[in-house]
Amino acid sequence: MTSALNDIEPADIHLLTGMLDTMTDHVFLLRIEAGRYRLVYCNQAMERFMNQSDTLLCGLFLDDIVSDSVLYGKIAGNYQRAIAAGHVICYEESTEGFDSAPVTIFETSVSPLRGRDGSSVYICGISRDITARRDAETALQKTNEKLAQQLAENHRLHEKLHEEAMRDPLTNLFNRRYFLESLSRELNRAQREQHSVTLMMLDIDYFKSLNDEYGHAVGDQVLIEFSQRLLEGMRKADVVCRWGGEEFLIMMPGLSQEDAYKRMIQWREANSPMVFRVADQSVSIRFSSGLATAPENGASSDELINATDRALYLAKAAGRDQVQLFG
Ligand SMILES: Nc1nc2c(ncn2[C@@H]2O[C@H](COP(=O)(O)OP(=O)(O)OP(=O)(O)O)[C@@H](O)[C@H]2O)c(=O)[nH]1
Repeated sequence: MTSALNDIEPADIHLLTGMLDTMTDHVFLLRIEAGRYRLVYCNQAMERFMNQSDTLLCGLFLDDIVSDSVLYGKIAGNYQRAIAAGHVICYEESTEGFDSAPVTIFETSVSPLRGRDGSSVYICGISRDITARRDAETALQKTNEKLAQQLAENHRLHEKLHEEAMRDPLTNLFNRRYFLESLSRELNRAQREQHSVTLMMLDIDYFKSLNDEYGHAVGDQVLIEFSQRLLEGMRKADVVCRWGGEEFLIMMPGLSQEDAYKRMIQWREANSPMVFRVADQSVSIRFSSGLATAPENGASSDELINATDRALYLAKAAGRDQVQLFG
């Protein structure tokens, strides 16, 4: 490299500057004079960018070219860092504050050099305009953020749909489909772990008359409030479902028939008759229920549900407002 340069006559220095003028990067050389930076060389790309009036930049001090003190402080600070380090340093800089050109982001490397006399210090630099790259990166980041938001929203909608697919829209209790899936799972587990699963079916007595007397909207409200009371009265592990119409089915994993019966009797004492305040009217309901337990009353979902239904039928047939066991 050095020997190649030795082959160039001082009179042919224009070969080097001509070469530097073909570059789109800015190339510059500053000499430190009494703490100020005098521009001793810059290529055409930099001249065009910096010099909006037609005066030549070379020979001017940096503080004459960059009048904004904040921007000047940043530039000079980087030069000081390079001098302190004694080698090339790289950084990004913005021209914000330099009025005569649009705000541009540069990737700059500067290195401290010594002159032939050994005492004068120069700063030699190359700056590459990376504004378009930065803009593209920012646009890409925004697109990615938007995509991430859309993904999160899709996920939320998916969860919502999934949740809705297992709920009864009126009461928000689990629906029949979800109940059957849970029951089948629970019966398998109960068989493996040798514990009981008790089902209870509840049916509001004379609900048709309630609808006839107060209207369907009041009937709906009663179903909603009855569901809420049911939920409040059950354990966390119990699965409460609206089986259909005014019929509810509850799965109580791990509860024997005897324990479930005791719990139901207690719950009935506190909740029957159940009185609601709906549309400024006091509405009172009673309900019948039937209990059946796996494995003794049925090992499969169908058998167990039929047994529970049968127990409920017995409660209705015996005059309603009571709980009956299967068998
Ligand atoms: N308001 C309202 N009524 C419903 C809904 N689903 C079913 N019903 C009504 O519930 C009533 C059920 O009537 P039945 O099966 O004769 O039962 P019941 O009148 O409760 O008589 P028993 O069960 O024998 O005591 C019908 O009138 C249905 O229209 C609902 O979502 N909202």
